[in-house]
Amino acid sequence: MSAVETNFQGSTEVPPNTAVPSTVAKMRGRDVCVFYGEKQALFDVNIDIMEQEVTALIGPSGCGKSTFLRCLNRMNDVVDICRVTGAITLDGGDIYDRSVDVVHLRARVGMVFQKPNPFPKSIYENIAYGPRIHGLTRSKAELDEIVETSLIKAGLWKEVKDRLDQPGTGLSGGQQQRLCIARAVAVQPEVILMDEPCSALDPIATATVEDLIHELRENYTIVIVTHSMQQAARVSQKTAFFHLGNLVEYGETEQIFTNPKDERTQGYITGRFG
Ligand SMILES: Nc1ncnc2c1ncn2[C@@H]1O[C@H](COP(=O)(O)OP(=O)(O)OP(=O)(O)O)[C@@H](O)[C@H]1O
Repeated sequence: MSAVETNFQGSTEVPPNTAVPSTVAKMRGRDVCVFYGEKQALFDVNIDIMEQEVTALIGPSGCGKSTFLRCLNRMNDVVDICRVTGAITLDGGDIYDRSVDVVHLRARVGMVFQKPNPFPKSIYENIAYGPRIHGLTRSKAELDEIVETSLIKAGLWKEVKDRLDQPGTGLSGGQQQRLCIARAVAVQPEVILMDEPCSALDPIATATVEDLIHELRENYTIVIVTHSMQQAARVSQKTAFFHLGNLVEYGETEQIFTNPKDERTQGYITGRFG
């Protein structure tokens, strides 16, 4: 029996930040192994990413969190020596199937990176670029609407509505990260992957982005890599603990942090290593 199945039969307690526990797996990983050349970075990862939940991936440096995250929208395809085996599905469809259009997949499964990386263009263009190349709009008015709603969803509209023509790179770090979230949201993704989205932000900007993650969960499935256990506890409903390329334990965030079943998880969350 996989770690996932074991843990899903576990606690029926609902963590405080879970209004309605999800019962639908949006993405599934089955026996996922990842190799960089000869070196194996992930070993038989089995996980169900539940719809409209935030799943946190935690674990010590080098344990494979980012590698797994990048498998979920095939970002590892750009690494020549990287090979992925096993199966990863989105709504039941194999995302590694030959017929899959990777550009379309990455629109459905968007990504926000560690360091805010706005394009060297205006705030408006940062958001408008994706919808335009994906053909999501037929008119300037529709595009304006997408830019506005994306910025509203990212909690940035009020701060930038009077300076949409100014460079995105001129915003503060926290605003830039919310701009990147707005950019991801603009192409109407179903899943948003976040790789340590707050690591370059100060505590106030971090709190704003965490609030945003909380709100985005209503409409999106979110997977976040974080080094901060406090952040995982604050924002996520499910937590997956990785160690040396293995998914050691996966379950309700509250259970992982209060009653971990594996002694490696216990060791990590109590600060004995990592
Ligand atoms: N492009 C790459 N080429 C070769 N090896 C890689 C590459 N990317 C990651 N690795 C290796 O794969 C393993 C997992 O790395 P990964 O970045 O996924 O870990 P992580 O848990 O996200 O670490 P961190 O918390 O430090 O970001 C490490 O041993 C790393 O050195």
